[in-house]
Amino acid sequence: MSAPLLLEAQALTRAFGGLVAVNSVTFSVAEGEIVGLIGPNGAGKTTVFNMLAGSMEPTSGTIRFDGADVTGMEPHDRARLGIARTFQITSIFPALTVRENVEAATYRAYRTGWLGSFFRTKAWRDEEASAAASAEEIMAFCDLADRAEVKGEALSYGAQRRLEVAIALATKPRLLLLDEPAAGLNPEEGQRLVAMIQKVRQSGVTVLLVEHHMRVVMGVCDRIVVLDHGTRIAEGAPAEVAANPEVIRVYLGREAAHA
Ligand SMILES: Nc1ncnc2c1ncn2[C@@H]1O[C@H](COP(=O)(O)OP(=O)(O)OP(=O)(O)O)[C@@H](O)[C@H]1O
Repeated sequence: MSAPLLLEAQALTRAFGGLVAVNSVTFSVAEGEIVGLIGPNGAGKTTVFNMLAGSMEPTSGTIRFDGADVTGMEPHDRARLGIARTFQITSIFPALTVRENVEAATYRAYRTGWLGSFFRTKAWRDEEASAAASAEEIMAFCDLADRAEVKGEALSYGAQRRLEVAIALATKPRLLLLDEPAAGLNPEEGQRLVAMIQKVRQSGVTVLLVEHHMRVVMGVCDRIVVLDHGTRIAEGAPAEVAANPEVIRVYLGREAAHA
């Protein structure tokens, strides 16, 4: 039996004035899958991501998460349901340590809020203890334990990208949206990231990633959706997509030429 669908984008469309950036794109991600969203610059990948995460409203179309329509839902409500994302532009606080960055994200996932913290209620102290334990676990998971006391700004680029994933994992998502996680990484750091994404999936989290780094995409994805000019032009297993003449023409040929 195939896994149930966790995310379903149906006829997703977004126009900016006269420009249709995303044009009736339909795809789904099954629970436990790693799916890649690829395509040339300006294809509409980030716009799709923004609509899935809730920071941008679609012009039309629907988004379902775990069977529920979340199309008009605010990003924080989607986060509460279990959708987390990373950004192309870093979300790290540079002056805070790795531990502080992860703990801050973990606190946001816990509930009591400032009143509890003001009165130092038992519930708040319990939450503080579990947030600290959870941060510890996430740092170890993301291979950052030995850098826990290092400030964000002092991390290597590869470790910064892993910290971004750690921050997103702190909300305990069911679906992790990764926006170009391998951008700027060298091959060794890229491999480390691939291993981490596989580990994320093994822990039960479903992953959708936008990525230009073909070795990462082909190495980690179960399935790939290809966009061009806002339209879905192909979908399939990595080998299938890599051999698709249309995909080679609009994207992979160009990437290979630049490799
Ligand atoms: N806020 C906006 N206002 C107007 N046009 C926009 C806006 N955001 C994106 N676009 C346009 O929509 C199209 C799709 O952009 P998008 O950033 O989604 O592409 P992309 O596939 O993520 O590209 P890249 O690989 O370069 O990140 C582009 O033509 C872009 O210029």
